[in-house]
Amino acid sequence: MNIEATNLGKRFQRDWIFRGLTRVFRPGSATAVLGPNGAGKSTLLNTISGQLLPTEGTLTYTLAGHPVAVEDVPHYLAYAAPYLELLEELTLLELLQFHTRFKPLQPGVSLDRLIGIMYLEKGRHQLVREFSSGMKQRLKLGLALYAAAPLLLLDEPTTNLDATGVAWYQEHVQATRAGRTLLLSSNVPAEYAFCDEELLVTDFQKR
Ligand SMILES: Nc1ncnc2c1ncn2[C@@H]1O[C@H](COP(=O)(O)OP(=O)(O)OP(=O)(O)O)[C@@H](O)[C@H]1O
Repeated sequence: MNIEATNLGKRFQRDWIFRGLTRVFRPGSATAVLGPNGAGKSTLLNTISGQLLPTEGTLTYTLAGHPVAVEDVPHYLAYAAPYLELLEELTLLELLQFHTRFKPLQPGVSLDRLIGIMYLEKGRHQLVREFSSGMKQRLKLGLALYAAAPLLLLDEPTTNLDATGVAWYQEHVQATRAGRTLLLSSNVPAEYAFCDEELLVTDFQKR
C-alpha cells in the first residue's frame, strides 16, 4: 500500500505530538519510527494508518494504483503492538481459527504451518491466557507477519522476547516483508536494523 502524508500533524489537547510531516511510504519499504519514550511513535503509527484522525494535513492511500478510503484501511492492515490484546479465553487453535476469519493468512500458510513457525505446537489446545509473555508475543507477531495484508505495523516488536525470540523475529520479518509497506516503532536497534528508512519523531516537533 502506498501512503502519502502531506503536512501531517497530530495534537492532543494543547500539545502537538508531531507537525509538518510530509512523506511517502511505499510498498516494499520498511520505515523505522524512532524516538524516546513518549515522543509520539505509537501516535504516529496510528495516525498514518488512519486509526487516529490527524489534526491537520492529509493522508492518501493507494493499493495497486487504486485509491483506498481511510475507513477501508483496517481491512488491509496487520498490526502487532503491546497494547493490542489477544483473546486469552480461547485456546491457540480456537484463536487462530477465529482471527483468520477476518485476517486471512498468506497463501500457502495453513494454521498448522503457522503454529509450527511460531514454535507453539505444545500450546495448540492450551488457553492463550496460560502462555508465557514471550509465547504471546510470538503469537502476536506470527499473526501479523503472516497475514495477507499489504500494510504491516509493528510497535516495539521484540517486547518480551529473549535472544532466541529476537533472532526468530528477525528471520520472520525478513521472510514476510517483500512488497509490503512496513512501519515499525522502536527504541531497540536489533528490531529495526534491517529497515531501509528512518523517521525520527522529534524531527517533527517544536514547530
Ligand atoms: N489518547 C491520548 N490522549 C492524550 N494524550 C495522548 C493520547 N495518546 C498518547 N498521548 C500522549 O502523546 C504522547 C506520545 O505518546 P506515544 O504513546 O505516541 O509515545 P511513544 O513514543 O510511542 O512512547 P513509548 O516509547 O513510551 O511507547 C505522550 O505524551 C502521551 O501521553
